[in-house]
Amino acid sequence: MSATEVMEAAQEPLTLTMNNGQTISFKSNISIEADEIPIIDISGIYSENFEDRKAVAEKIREACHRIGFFYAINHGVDPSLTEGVFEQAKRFFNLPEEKKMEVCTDLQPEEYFGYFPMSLYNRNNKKYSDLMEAFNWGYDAKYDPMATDKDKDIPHKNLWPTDVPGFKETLHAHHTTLLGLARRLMRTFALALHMPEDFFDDFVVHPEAAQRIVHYPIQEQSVDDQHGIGAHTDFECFTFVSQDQQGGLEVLSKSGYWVKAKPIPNSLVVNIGDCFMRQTNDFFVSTVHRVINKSGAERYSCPFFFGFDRAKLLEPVASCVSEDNPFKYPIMTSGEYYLWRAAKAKEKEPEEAK
Ligand SMILES: O=C(O)CCC(=O)C(=O)O
Ligand SMILES: [Fe+2]
Repeated sequence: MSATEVMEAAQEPLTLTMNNGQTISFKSNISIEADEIPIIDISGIYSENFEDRKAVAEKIREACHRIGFFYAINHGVDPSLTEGVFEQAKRFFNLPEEKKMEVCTDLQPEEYFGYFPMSLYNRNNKKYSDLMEAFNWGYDAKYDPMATDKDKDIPHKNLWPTDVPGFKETLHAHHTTLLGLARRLMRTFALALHMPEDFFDDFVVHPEAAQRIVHYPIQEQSVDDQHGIGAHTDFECFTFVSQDQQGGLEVLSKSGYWVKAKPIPNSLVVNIGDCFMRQTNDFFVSTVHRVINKSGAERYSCPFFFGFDRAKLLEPVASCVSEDNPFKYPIMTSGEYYLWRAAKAKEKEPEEAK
């Protein structure tokens, strides 16, 4: 079906409930190809010239206000680091189930790290559970070139499998590079919000920087009955997604259609998460997305989630509030917010909904 045919066939709004309790509506469950997600060359963020940095920031401002998603190209991440992570992902997910269960996320129930077995969740109460498995790890000061205290206690514990040589090192090498890019991009986001460039620097000295590898088998069920990962929004400030060439990530546009975020080699898909949406009083939009792997091949992806230090308050950014536009959200720390979201995400649905 072409995009026009999908739009013409659309009838009354369809709805679904996400695991943060929010109900969303959309016009058709068939996704379309559309040029709604802008491609932004971000090489200017490395320029010594302020005007170059500001020019990238203005493009990001428009994208994050309109759709909350963009492709970053020329971001400076060495493609061999990303390829290394994808190789390790294939290796890890091929391990026997009992080996993967040694680092099961249930070992640390209040956090969102470790191994998430296949079909563990059903984010939107579909007939079949979400067809994905994942392994999550988080910030560790030992691997942070900017950390002054390499032994700083982190609130979570990373759960690493034993006897998988090179796994942790390869994943951390990629994480460290994305951490550098994320801190730099935080400065671009500050400019995008018309704030001083260093405005967020103190918020990301010990950031929340979680990363995951995800495996989506080929989905046989219809898109009405199953997702790879159900419709959701991300918790933190922003996310970088490295994806392979299979496709499957879909973004819910303001017009109510699922738009395919088609793979662009060596790009990063960047999207706004709920913390940034809250702090910017909805100026940046945290857009609902999902994955459905109907490509006919296994799909792998690697999202990196970047947010503020857990101790920092999610207070409004001054440029996003005024007397006519007061702050809409209760003020809490980033940590309180992440843990609340992790608890909601880990709530298992009642058995009969599966
Ligand atoms: O696999 C993807 O492309 C995106 C996954 C995702 O949205 C997530 O893990 O939050
Ligand atoms: Fe996501």
